[in-house]
Amino acid sequence: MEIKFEHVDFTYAPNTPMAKKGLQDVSFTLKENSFVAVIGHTGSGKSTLLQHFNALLKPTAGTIRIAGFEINKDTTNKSLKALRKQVGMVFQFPENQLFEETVLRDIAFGPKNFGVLEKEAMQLAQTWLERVGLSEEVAEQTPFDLSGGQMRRVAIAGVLASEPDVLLLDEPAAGLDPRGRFEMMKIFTDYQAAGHTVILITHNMDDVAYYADDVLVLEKGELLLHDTPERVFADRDWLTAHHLDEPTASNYGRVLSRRGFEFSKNPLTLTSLTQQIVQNLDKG
Ligand SMILES: Nc1ncnc2c1ncn2[C@@H]1O[C@H](COP(=O)(O)OP(=O)(O)OP(=O)(O)O)[C@@H](O)[C@H]1O
Repeated sequence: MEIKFEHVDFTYAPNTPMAKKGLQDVSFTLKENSFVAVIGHTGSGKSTLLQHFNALLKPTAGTIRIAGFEINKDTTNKSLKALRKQVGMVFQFPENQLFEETVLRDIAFGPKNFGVLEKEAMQLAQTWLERVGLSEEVAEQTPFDLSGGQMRRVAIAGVLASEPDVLLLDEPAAGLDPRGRFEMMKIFTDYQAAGHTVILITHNMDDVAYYADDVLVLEKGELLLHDTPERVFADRDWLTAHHLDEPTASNYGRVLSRRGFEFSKNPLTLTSLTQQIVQNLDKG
C-alpha cells in the first residue's frame, strides 16, 4: 500500500514564543515495498519527518495515509498501538533501550507488547535471533554482556519480530565500522526483499547509492526534492549548494574524468565505477 503525505505541517511548541517550524507543506507519495532514503543537512527535519510515519509526532496540519491508517492533528491515541504494530521504528542507538533479562526475552517483548501470546512471541524471537545474525549461544545470555554491535542486533530483532509493514530507521548503522555497517544494512535490504517498505535516515551517501531506490531530500523543514538516487546525485554543484555530499564512487569518477576517462553515467557505486573504468581501458 502506498504511503501518502498531504500538505503536512508541523510546529514544535506551537502558540508559544518558542514555536519552531519542523515541517512545512510536505507532500509526497511512496511506493509500496520501496527502500527510501531521507537525507538533508543537520536540522533539516529528517527525524521530525520520520516520527510522523508512526504518529510519534502528529501533524499540526495535513494528513498522512499509511498502512490503512490516516493520521492528522485530530488522531486519537486509541488507534496508535495498531498503527505502531504496522509501522515499526528503530531509533538511533537502539541498544540503549534493552532491558530484559535474556536476549530472547528482549526480542520477544515487541510482539508480546502487540498482543502475541508468550509461546508464539518466543518462537518469533528465536526466528529473528537467527535472521539478524546472532548465534543460538547468546539466546539465554543477558543482553548487557554482549558487544555493542550484538546489542544493536538484539534491539533491531525486537522491532522486526513484530514484522511491521513499514520499517523506520534513524541512522541505524551510526558508529559501526564498515563491516558492521554492511552487515546491518543487509538485514534491512533482506527485510525489503521480503516485501516490506524501508525508510532510512542517513548522512551516508554511499548507503543512499547502494540501497535506496527513492530519496527524499529535506531542507529547513521543506521537501526540496523527491527522486531516484541517480537524479539526486546528478548535479554536483546543486549538491554542494545544499550542503550534501556525493557518493564516494562519484567522487572518484570526477577525478578520473579530469584525467580523460569518459563515464556514460555517474558511477554511484564501486561496481559501476569499476565497470566503466574497464570499458575506458578496453577502448584504450
Ligand atoms: N523537541 C524540539 N523542540 C523544538 N525544536 C526542535 C525539537 N526537535 C527538533 N527541533 C528543531 O526542528 C528542526 C528539525 O530537527 P530534526 O531533528 O528533525 O532535524 P534532522 O534533520 O533530523 O537533524 P540531524 O541531522 O541533526 O539529526 C531543527 O531546527 C531542530 O532544532
